[in-house]
Amino acid sequence: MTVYVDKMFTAYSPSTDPLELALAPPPDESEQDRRNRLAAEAEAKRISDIIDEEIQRQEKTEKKGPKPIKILLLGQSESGKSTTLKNFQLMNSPKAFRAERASWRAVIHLNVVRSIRLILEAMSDAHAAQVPGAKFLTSHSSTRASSSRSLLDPDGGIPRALPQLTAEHLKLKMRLSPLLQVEQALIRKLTPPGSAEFEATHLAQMSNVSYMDRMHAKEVAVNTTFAWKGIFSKFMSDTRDSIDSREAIDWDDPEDPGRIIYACGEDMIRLWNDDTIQALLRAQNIRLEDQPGFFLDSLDRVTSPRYVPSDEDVLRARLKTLGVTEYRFSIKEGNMGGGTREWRIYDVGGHRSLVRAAWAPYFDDMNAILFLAPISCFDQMLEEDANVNRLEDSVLLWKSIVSNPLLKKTSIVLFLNKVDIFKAKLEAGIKLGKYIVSYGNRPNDFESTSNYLRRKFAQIHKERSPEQRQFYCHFTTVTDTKSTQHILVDVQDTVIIKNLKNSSLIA
Ligand SMILES: Nc1nc2c(ncn2[C@@H]2O[C@H](COP(=O)(O)OP(=O)(O)OP(=O)(O)O)[C@@H](O)[C@H]2O)c(=O)[nH]1
Ligand SMILES: [Mg+2]
Repeated sequence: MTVYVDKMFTAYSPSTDPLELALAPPPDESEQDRRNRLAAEAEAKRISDIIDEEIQRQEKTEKKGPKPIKILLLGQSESGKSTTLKNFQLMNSPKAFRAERASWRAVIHLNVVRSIRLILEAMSDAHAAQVPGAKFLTSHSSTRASSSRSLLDPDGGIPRALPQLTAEHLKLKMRLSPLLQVEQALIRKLTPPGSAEFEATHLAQMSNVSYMDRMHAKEVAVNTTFAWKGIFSKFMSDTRDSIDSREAIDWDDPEDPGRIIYACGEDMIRLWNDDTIQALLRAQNIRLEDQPGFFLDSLDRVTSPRYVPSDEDVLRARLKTLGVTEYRFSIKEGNMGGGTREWRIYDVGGHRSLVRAAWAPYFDDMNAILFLAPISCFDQMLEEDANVNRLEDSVLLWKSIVSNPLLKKTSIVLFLNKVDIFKAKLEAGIKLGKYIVSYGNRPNDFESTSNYLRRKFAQIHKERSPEQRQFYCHFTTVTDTKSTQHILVDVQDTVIIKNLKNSSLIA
């Protein structure tokens, strides 16, 4: 022990500096070796100097180049901010976008399993209502359908008759139970300890909670600081353009959740296409097709053994954002001078808790804000506060953004989003006037309802903006790449022109 302490002590004396010792030539170095060593050292220095010079040159050009254009995406949770960011990526860096398909495949599988779990839970509720005291999915559960019972209608407390489940349904449910493990395995992979909010890992069976609460309480959110996209790719952080997404997926991985998804594929299709199950969902007011991350109409494709997501699938995949994502790209300013300009798009999480307070630091220095308001949510309440209508929340948020003095010079572009779901709801007979009382008994067609909403947002913009500014508004379905890309090009042009005008005013 004493010897050890002595050694430790002597190791730090300047005469035996370990670095000096390591760099010193060997004591028995020949003349030839010495010449070789000196030549190698000179070559290393020459290369190092070139690198330093290049770094300095780049720094200078960056300083000289035009200021980057910065765009901030804002809107409530699930409004479509990250989906809009994906459109920007697909438009400006399609190869890098497609290189991430392996990771999105896992998210899509997670979305599928989540939808199936919601159906299984709806079945459990129905079964519990049919057979008082019955525990669904236990080995003793009664598989004989009993008399029809009812659940309360969430709207008005009116009892609704539920269709009866048969022994076949119960068997199907049993066969699909391995999917719950798949869900947990995928979440564990996506959210190693410390990388996500607690809600991502809360998977305990929930009873006595509404369908909407269940929908959100178990939603997976991955912090943007965690490089989750690498986990599902065989090549980890390799972003070479040449990598085909098919190669990036490890098809031979025995633990690939895609295997169980494939094994359960036919049963999932049977479940989703079953008339009784469809009637059960309708009776419980569950419209999975309007929910984010809905893939049940494409089960055949997404559960296939060699499934690789399409661009559209990636846009439809749902993964809640925590934190801030920054995406940079350069575009040619074409006939406006011919140079290239860097763009930076910022995507922030839109959940009410904490996050919105975190937006303010990004207000400074933004060229434009892209504000997304999902108009299809007019008949939904906020997950964060069940007393607040989601459209009303968007309007309040819009008010606070347009009236913010820090943003008085910033262009604000409004996307009235999720038009596809909005139209489907109107066609299904859901009345805007029932939820937006001020709309009254006006016609429930798209033209009248959408114009009304546009006018409301425009009015707030006019009345609340600290200084007069142009109202830019688009009706969007940002999961549709074609129409969205046209709109984004338009937005890009608007921002460039506005930016040029500002700089010429200053000059
Ligand atoms: N059908 C349809 N789905 C949409 C549309 N826009 C977004 N979505 C889907 O809605 C879900 C939520 O979109 P996101 O882009 O993740 O929402 P977000 O605003 O980033 O939400 P947070 O990260 O929670 O703040 C995703 O599954 C999207 O695919 C749309 O116009 N139509
Ligand atoms: Mg997001």
